[in-house]
Amino acid sequence: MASRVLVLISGNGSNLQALIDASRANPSTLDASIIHVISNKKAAYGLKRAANAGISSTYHSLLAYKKENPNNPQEARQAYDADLAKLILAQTPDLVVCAGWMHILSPTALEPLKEAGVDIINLHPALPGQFDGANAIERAYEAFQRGEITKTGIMIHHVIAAVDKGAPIIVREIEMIKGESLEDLENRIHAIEHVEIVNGTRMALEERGKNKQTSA
Ligand SMILES: Nc1nc2c(c(=O)[nH]1)N[C@@H](CN(C=O)c1ccc(C(=O)N[C@@H](CCC(=O)O)C(=O)O)cc1)CN2
Ligand SMILES: NCC(=O)N[C@@H]1O[C@H](COP(=O)([O-])[O-])[C@@H](O)[C@H]1O
Repeated sequence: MASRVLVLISGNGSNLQALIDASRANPSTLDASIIHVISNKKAAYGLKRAANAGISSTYHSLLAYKKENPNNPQEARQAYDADLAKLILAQTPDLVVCAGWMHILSPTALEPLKEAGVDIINLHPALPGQFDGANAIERAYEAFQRGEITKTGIMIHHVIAAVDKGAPIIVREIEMIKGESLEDLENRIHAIEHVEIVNGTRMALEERGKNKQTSA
């Protein structure tokens, strides 16, 4: 039976689309079913991509939690993350893929998934330890303009509490080109991401299968 993959998004969803297309290609290039999509942004175009593909989705709003806890943003995030874990586990996924998911997951979200044996991976548009966090492509571009770097890259990595510090699954280096616009660099990076998000998801599912065999 195909593995069950749940995808977390916050925006355009082009990497979600790559996963959907790979899982539905004939013959499929990803032996998985994209079972559900969760976005933390209501306007995320990825929600429309899910709807167009007939995939169920949830908009999980941090704003609602902040309104309920106006004087304690930390408590709001904890409650949000606790409910996020419940939303994810209710879909009984084998794997969670962060594909442009722009919310730092606290242990309140990560621990229930770990206890349930659900792996979580993330796509990040930088090399390990190079530009952790948000806006990595822009930061790499600016560093290149300052002569500080000559290459950037992308990675697919396991998600742990420390942001972008989880063990890499795939790392692809991308040479930077003098005179290239930020937009052209972004387009080159996204084209590589759309291939590697599928490969990284496949590898994470294979890893999970091996781990389940050895622990059986
Ligand atoms: N615990 C972890 N959570 C997440 C990881 C991770 O490795 N460990 N990866 C990120 C994805 N990501 C980079 O790859 C990333 C996304 C967002 C941020 C960030 O600063 N988010 C802010 C809000 C920013 C916004 O809303 O625009 C925040 O959460 O306060 C850093 C890194 C996914 N989560
Ligand atoms: N720190 C995480 C991060 O920056 N993720 C990046 O968000 C974009 C999502 O694009 P998409 O919504 O079109 O898939 C991708 O470039 C991904 O690497």
